[in-house]
Amino acid sequence: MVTIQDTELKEGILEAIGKAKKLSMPILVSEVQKIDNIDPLSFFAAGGERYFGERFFWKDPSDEIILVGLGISKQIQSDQASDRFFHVEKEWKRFISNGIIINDFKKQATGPTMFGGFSFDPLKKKTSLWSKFSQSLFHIPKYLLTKINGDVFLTTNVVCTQHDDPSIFDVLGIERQQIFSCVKPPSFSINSHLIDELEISPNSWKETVQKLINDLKVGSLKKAVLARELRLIFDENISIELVVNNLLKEQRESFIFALESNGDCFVGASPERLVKKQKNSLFSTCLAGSISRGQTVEEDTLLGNVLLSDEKNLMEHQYVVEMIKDAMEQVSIDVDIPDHPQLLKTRHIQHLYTPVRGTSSKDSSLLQLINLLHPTPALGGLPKQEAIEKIREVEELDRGFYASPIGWMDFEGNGEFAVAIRSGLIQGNEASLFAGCGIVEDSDVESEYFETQIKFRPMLSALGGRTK
Ligand SMILES: C=C(O[C@H]1C=CC=C(C(=O)O)[C@@H]1O)C(=O)O
Ligand SMILES: [Mg+2]
Repeated sequence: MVTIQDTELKEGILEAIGKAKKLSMPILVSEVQKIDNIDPLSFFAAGGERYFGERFFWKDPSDEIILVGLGISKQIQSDQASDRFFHVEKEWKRFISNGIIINDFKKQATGPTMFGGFSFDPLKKKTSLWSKFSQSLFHIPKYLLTKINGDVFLTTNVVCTQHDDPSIFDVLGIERQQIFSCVKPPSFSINSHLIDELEISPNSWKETVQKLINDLKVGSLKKAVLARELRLIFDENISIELVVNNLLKEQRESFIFALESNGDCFVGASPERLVKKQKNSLFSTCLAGSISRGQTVEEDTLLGNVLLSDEKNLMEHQYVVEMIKDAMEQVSIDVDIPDHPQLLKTRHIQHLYTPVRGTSSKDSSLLQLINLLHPTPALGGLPKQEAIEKIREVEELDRGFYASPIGWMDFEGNGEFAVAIRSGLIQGNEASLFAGCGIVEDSDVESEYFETQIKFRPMLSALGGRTK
């Protein structure tokens, strides 16, 4: 399955140690092998004991790229608020700059690749809920499994210092063998049961929504997203593998992600892409405006048609289109945005959806694009800065990584970030689920409250809670 006697890696390590001595700095060696087909979630589960707290999982809706990371060869993390995207980019570039990359395959998301994300608002007062996550957090894994268009690759990343000796090659060999010997056919049994479900201050959330609606009618702010939390308590620790497995089965149209940090895990199934960059091609998504799914095909179509012609939802959506169009035009020579939204349906909800394409004009990096886009009015509001400040002031929830960019970027600058909605933070036997909705002046408090209830369902269902 994995060749342990790969001479190239051994030579790479020797070269890196020499280089580390010469430059007096740590040097990355990244080696890529094509391996036999293997179930990515089984690989994730195989690292459950040894690498718990140091794993990640990612799948895009088209099943083009699945990533699993085990172990950490380097972490990029910071609580710095100003220029945080630029700061991560600088650290990343420095880390890979002198690296030795052994990669014959030239496939995206193989070789040095980082996975992680950012908090929604680094200036919001952080609570203990998110104490295990820095404001910016990226993992460069020790072992990265990449399934791309059906082919599977294993990247091994090792950071060599001037004090290392070549025996680290043998250690890597043993570790890899151990991981692969733990890979078992996927079977994830339920080991914990829901014992309590707590809505966190629903009434004060409703009051805040009503006050915001009143403000929107008189001020310059046109839209702001307000979110809330639902806390679930289980009798035993929640199995991350089981939750990811359920999301994979139930949320096929979504990005599935899980990011572990110091024992906690942020996990979700988001239908919303923030941005994807493949060489010069750029893709983004406007997703805002929601309605429930019907019980029958007829009812479902009817609800979809209601959504497509509902003034309030169209307005909520249009603000997102305007902002993303504007941001994309700053970096793209041709921005292609359809005039009218279409529907995007997931298991529990349907949305107004407008895909966006462009071609990067300057050499804008993915993180520069994220800086321009985050938060779009689907998560923040319009005008952007005023909305962020409003949310910071009135929202009770500490969003942490909820509603923020989460995704990957490889050493050639390709990558994809989703907006981390339909998500939850798992902490042992507790899960905090998050859901918000776009408030505009025509919003109705009870309808918005109901909308958040629907938006909790993907995670509720994956955790085995009641969704009705
Ligand atoms: C903020 C969320 O959804 C956003 C994305 C799609 C539709 C939305 C809406 O209709 O309000 C929200 O803008 C969430 O799921 O927590
Ligand atoms: Mg809405």
